[in-house]
Amino acid sequence: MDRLVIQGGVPLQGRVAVSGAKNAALPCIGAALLGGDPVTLRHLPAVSDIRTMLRVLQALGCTAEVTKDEEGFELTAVVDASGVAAGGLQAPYELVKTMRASILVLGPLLARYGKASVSLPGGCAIGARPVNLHLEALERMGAVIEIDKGYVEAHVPAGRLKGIDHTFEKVSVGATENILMAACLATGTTILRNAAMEPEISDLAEMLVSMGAPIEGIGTSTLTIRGVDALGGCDHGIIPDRIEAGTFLCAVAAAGGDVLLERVEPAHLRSITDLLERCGCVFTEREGQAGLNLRIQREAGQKLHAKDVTTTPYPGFPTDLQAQVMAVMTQATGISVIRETIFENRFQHAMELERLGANLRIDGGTAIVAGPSALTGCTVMATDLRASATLVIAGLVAKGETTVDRIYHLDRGYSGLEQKLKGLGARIERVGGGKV
Ligand SMILES: CC(=O)N[C@H]1[C@@H](OP(=O)(O)OP(=O)(O)OC[C@H]2O[C@@H](n3ccc(=O)[nH]c3=O)[C@H](O)[C@@H]2O)O[C@H](CO)[C@@H](O)[C@@H]1O
Ligand SMILES: C=C(OP(=O)(O)O)C(=O)O
Repeated sequence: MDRLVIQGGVPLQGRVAVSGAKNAALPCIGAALLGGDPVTLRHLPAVSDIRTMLRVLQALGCTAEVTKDEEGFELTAVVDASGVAAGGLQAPYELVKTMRASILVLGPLLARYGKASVSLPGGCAIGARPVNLHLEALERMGAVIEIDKGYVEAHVPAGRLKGIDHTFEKVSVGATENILMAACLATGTTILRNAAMEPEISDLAEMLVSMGAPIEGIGTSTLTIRGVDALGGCDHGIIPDRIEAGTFLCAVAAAGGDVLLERVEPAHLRSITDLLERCGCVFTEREGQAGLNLRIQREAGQKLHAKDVTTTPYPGFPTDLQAQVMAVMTQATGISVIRETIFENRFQHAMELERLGANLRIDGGTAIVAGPSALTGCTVMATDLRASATLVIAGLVAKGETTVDRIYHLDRGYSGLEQKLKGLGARIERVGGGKV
């Protein structure tokens, strides 16, 4: 099993290109199932979740031609769904169990083929993660759904889903994406209220528009989709990964340095840049060759101020950056209260941070961090994707050697993190039996 070995205490300097967003790429790959013609997706991050999602589509009968970019951090995939009906319409447990986003094929399959069999993803380290909101909305659209032997077995007796006026009882990224995709090929108009507003949903919606779906309200909490009989193909570039970018920002905030992030969307990063600015970091936005660039500066040794953080749906502070920000707060002066409101079990990195020397206490959904703490390297265990990133950040800060074990979690969602950090001067090596 691979692990990362880090010699801490080196500030980060230089420039680093941000890859395409995993969490936008996953639903966009699912949306390729809706296309009557092949779909070209660019800026897919070269991470294991993307390969798994492409395998799910292949298991369903799609072809996917994948090429790597020069540096190997991003992929382009041409996905052709024309062979799907013959493929059995089943997303098997062996693939789904490794990645919850596989549930995102359910809406497209039901909308296009009127039938689907998708393994239930099950619980995971950060929480129970039910899919009731996805299923309830699909049932209202006319699907008959039962759970049998761990699979969601669904069919549409009328042959085609029907448009609905639907209010999600809770804001859900995945449910919004699944129903948005399903609505594109439903009869009539669908109105989705209390929809999630994450930039990844807008990216998916833009892709669907370019395939021929009339969608209004993109970027707002009310999406109106006029169902059409068929969609075509498209050529779509995935937005930059705001969580990868935010992770680099936290790494610089914690370890100190001066780094230019290339190809970012600063508007998507507002909640994290506002927070880090209040902590004492300095930001500058610039036009770059491949899009906007963002510079972050924090002199090593410069005092950071502790601030409170509460995770909420976009445009609030993302749960996917909560762990990384906790590593920053271990270096800030004062008390930081971090409230996690999205997932019930997303503090597993806290115990590992304590092993490195952080001073913190967990009370239900609240973490209280007292800083600054002098961290000292040791062996720590990654428990989930963002927890892994946090331990890497803490390792960059800690005195001596830190080994982060079980980094297959990290490989789900970060493309070349150690190469990118090395490019910024970090002393970090991957050791073990090769990438997952
Ligand atoms: C692949 C992807 O994009 N993953 C992201 C997506 O996950 P995901 O789409 O799974 O997260 P949701 O937005 O659906 O979950 C939000 C909350 O709603 C609950 N819920 C969700 C669905 C449902 O049917 N019933 C229900 O109760 C969840 O348990 C959670 O408490 O959004 C999360 C919240 O921003 C991020 O942390 C994940 O990185
Ligand atoms: C929790 C995450 O992903 P997933 O929803 O795929 O588990 C994440 O990207 O931080």
